[in-house]
Formats: sequence, structure tokens, C-alpha cells
Amino acid sequence: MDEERIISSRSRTDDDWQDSSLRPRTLGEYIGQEKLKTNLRVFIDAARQRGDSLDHVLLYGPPGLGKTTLASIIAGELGVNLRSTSGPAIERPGDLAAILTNLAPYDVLFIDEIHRLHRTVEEVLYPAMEDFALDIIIGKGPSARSLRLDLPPFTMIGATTRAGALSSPLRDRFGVVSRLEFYRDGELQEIVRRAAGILQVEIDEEGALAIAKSSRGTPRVANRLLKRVRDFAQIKADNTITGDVARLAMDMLEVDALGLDEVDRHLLRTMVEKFSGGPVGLDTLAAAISEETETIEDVYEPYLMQIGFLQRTPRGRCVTRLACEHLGLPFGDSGRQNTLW
Ligand SMILES: Nc1ncnc2c1ncn2[C@@H]1O[C@H](COP(=O)(O)OP(=O)(O)OP(=O)(O)O)[C@@H](O)[C@H]1O
Repeated sequence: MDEERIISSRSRTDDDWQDSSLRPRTLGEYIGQEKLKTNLRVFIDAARQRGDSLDHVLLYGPPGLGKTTLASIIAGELGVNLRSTSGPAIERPGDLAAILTNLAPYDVLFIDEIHRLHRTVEEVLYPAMEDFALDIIIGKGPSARSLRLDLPPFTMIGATTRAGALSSPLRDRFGVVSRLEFYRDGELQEIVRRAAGILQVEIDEEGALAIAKSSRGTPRVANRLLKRVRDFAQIKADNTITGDVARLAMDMLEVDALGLDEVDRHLLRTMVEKFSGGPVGLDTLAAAISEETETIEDVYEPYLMQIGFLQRTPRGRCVTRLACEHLGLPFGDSGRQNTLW
């Protein structure tokens, strides 16, 4: 279901890949995440001055916030190559060994979804990250012996939506651990304006703000919405995106002013109608809306919690009064007990 959602921040569509032109290429072009950028600037400049590799970096946070973009910016700012792969794509220790031995000195190795690395693969990473070395076992049984191969110094950048799912030995080997935050409306407005400039679409302040507000704090969603709204502007509004055009387009896409779509509304409505607003366990909720628990946890929940529509309690998920007011649903039910209110 997630693949079809315009506002999905998780899956990359063909559209996203075609629009690599929208990706900022330098830290200066990268909008928002100010604290992280300031720190990275210092770490990158210091590493370059010393002629050293940058410490390994772990970026975590909800999907679509710019982790992949940041990894390629870091490589660009260091003036080195970026090698990209993902946790599930590395099936055997030998696959990772092949990648590592092919790195040039100071290269950046980016591993997306690093929490999904196989344990046996992960073990190869420990000495690689710590000592720039590869331990290879030759032979089997009593005659087996270990051989240590030196690797060039490199920087590993790991990205994950769930830092908690990383084993602590792996997490501990990252010198820089940073969380990406949801973007503010003003920052998203700037991202939309920048993207509109690249796509050569006219947009006014109000149009950019309307798209920003419906983008769930997420640049990937902002870019995707902009492209859909651009289609409306092209056919119905003289190629110019104003506040009215943006709102009209979003109505037709069934995305509301807070960026909620049919799936979010279905989730919240199900919680109210079938579970008296909660608490309801994640597995039960996932079954009720025919969705994977991981998708609910990684994609829907972070934003719904951020805007105060959902709360996580030890006994399960609960809908808030704010969510009910937004959706025009009844709040407070005689059947609901022991919730947070
Ligand atoms: N800070 C930013 N400024 C401007 N545009 C951005 C920024 N961050 C992300 N984008 C845009 O959003 C899109 C999505 O970013 P990206 O693919 O890097 O997200 P991600 O967090 O790596 O997602 P995932 O977690 O799925 O890997 C990019 O194509 C880029 O155009």
C-alpha cells in the first residue's frame, strides 16, 4: 500500500530517482538540520586539514529526511568517492569483503538500512571500522587460521530509521551519531521554492507554504507533492502555483492541510471505532488495517506522534483529542480506560 501513497516518505519512486537534480550537492545547499550541519562542517574541515579519514557517521531518523543526500554531500565535501549499498543487499561476509577491498583511500562507504545487516556480515565490519582491517579465516576445523588484511582508511556512513535495532557493538563504532529531525514549515517552504526553481515552475510564497504544511516535515514528500501540484497548475492554472491552486490540487489528491492522507485517516478512525481510541497493541492495529507493523512504526507513527495525534504508551497506541478534533471523530468513550488522559 505504501508504494502507492503520494505522501509516502519511505519508498523511492521512479520520479524520485529521475529527480536527482533536486538533491542538494553541498552543505550550503542543504536546507535545515542546522546543528548537524554545523558539527559536520567542523568534523569535515578538521579531517581534511589533518589529511585523515572522517570518523564513521551514523545518521538515523524517519525516512525521506535526507540521510542519503547528506551522505553524498559528505563525500563531495571530502572530495572522495561515495560507494553506496544497503544492509539487506549484502548477503554474505564475502560480499562486504569485496566492497571493502575495492575502496580507495578515504572513500565514503554508505550503507542504507544498516539495521538490516546480517549478523555474520556485521562481524566483518567491526575490525574494518575499528582498525581498517579484514580478518579472514583460511581452512576449516583445527587447521583453520586467521589472516589479517589491511584496508585503506575509509569513512563508513550508516543510515537507519531505527537506531534502537542496531547492536551496541556496531553502534559504538560510530564516532558521530546524529538524529535527523522533521523539518519546520519555513524550511520546507524553502526546499519547495528551491525545487520549483530547478523544475522551472512559478510558485508564490503562499503556494510554497501550502505545500510545505502538507509535507509531513519531510523533504521527499515536499518534492513529490510539488510535482503533483505542478501538473494541476500546468493544466488548470497557467503554470503558476498559488495558495489556491496548491490547496485545490491537494484536495483532489486527498491530502489534507496537515499532510494526512486516506491511510492515516483510516488508521486513526480504526483506532477510534474499533478500539475505543486505544490503547491498542501494534500487532493488533496492523492486522486491523492490513498493514505491516514495521511500516506503521517507521512511516506513519513518527509523524502522527510529532503532531500530537498519537501516543505510545506501555499498553499500546492511543489516539489523542487533537486527532479526533481534526478528523471530526468523537473523543472519549465510556469503554476507554487507563489511557493517558
Ligand atoms: N535538507 C534538504 N534540503 C533540500 N532538499 C532535501 C533535503 N533533504 C532531502 N532533500 C530532498 O529530499 C529527497 C529525499 O532525500 P533522501 O533520499 O536523501 O532521504 P533519506 O532520508 O535518505 O531517505 P531514506 O531514509 O529513505 O534513505 C532528496 O531527493 C532531496 O531532493
